[in-house]
Amino acid sequence: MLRYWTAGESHGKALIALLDGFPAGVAIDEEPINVELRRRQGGYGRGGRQRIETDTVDVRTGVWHGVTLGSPIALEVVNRDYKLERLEDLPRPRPGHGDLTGAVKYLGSIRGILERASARETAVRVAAGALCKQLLAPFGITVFGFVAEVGDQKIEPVAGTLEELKAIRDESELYGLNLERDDAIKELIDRVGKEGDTLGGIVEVQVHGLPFGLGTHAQWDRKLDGRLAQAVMAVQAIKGVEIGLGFEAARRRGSQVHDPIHYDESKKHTHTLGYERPTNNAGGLEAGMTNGQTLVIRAAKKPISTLRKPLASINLDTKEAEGASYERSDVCAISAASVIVENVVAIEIAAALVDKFGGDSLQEMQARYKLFQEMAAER
Ligand SMILES: Cc1cc2nc3c(=O)[nH]c(=O)nc-3n(C[C@H](O)[C@H](O)[C@H](O)COP(=O)(O)O)c2cc1C
Ligand SMILES: C=C(O[C@@H]1CC(C(=O)O)=C[C@@H](OP(=O)(O)O)[C@H]1O)C(=O)O
Repeated sequence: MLRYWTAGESHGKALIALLDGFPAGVAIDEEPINVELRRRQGGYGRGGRQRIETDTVDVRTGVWHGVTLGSPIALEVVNRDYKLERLEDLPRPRPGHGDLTGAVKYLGSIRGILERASARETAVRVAAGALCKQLLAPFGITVFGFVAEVGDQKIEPVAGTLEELKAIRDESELYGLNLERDDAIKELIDRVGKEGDTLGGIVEVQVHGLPFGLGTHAQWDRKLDGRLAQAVMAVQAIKGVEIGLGFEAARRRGSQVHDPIHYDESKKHTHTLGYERPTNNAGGLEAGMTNGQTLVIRAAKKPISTLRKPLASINLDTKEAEGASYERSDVCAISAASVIVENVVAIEIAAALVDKFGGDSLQEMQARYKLFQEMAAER
């Protein structure tokens, strides 16, 4: 079983991810992890904090001569903006944060809540996801995330191969799939920021090259759709998750939703086993199991909660009406969210792959994967 936890405060010394159950025999390269960390720090609309940080991963345990041992892996990202010991409490809880509820629940300070609730923590979730991608790559599995909407503005993707779309996304300052939309949306972010307000958006993550049968129909907490939804919903500021057609499926008739099944023997030895679906409205999952099609998951992110033009709040000590606290903040972090969602999805896919093919070593997983493909092709 592949599991992970994180630790660390936003302005503490460091962030830590601990992965348990990661197979032995995977060659680890830190550079692609650092590329993901840089992508997470970027995107148009980020605030002053990202000019302070230069996130890089330190793989502290579980690797010997660049190869995983099958023992727990600790990943560390150091905070340059370490100042927690000098920081004071915030007096006025910010609507949309855990400030009020957390201070009441833990009978403590707002600072003690916000430091851990902060999306700074996602740096190490991204590092863990980027590590998991190095387990997925030998199986031909690619995870690809991009920004689909910013505020009420859609970024209609251009057509292209996965490689072409990746190149467009990596050139876009918004991480969208249509460079022609970038200028207008950057202007929107600037305008909203000047007004002291913030923006959210929608991200999409696709997983290509998935085999049949990751996840199971047999028990609710092992259904892969449920696991993905939890992982994605647990990203800060994500308020909605949909798979495939998602909410739109509810508005259509069954004949316009469910994906017909065809068979093409020439593709029998690919990851689809030859079962071709002319549409993919299910988004690659049926009954909690992957069906050989591309997995498609979308997530809605609410606008950033901390507003330069603060919302009404109170002073938590005096209970007098005062505007919410403001130090500094992002105006729009949807691009970063696309990187985070991409990487938490990668972790869940890696965990499901370990469940299906055994998690002791990459070599054994690959042998079992090959055997399964052969047996399933003859089913
Ligand atoms: C990449 C990213 C960056 C964020 N940056 C900020 C920020 O600068 N200011 C802020 O108030 N909230 C920011 N948030 C959102 C808060 O962390 C989040 O809304 C808050 O912890 C409350 O949790 P909830 O929205 O999940 O309920 C960010 C979220 C993400 C994913
Ligand atoms: C630090 C990051 O994001 C932070 C997430 C965040 C929040 O409240 O979630 C608040 C801001 O922190 P600060 O108050 O230090 O500027 C963001 O910068 C990061 O993504 O690396």
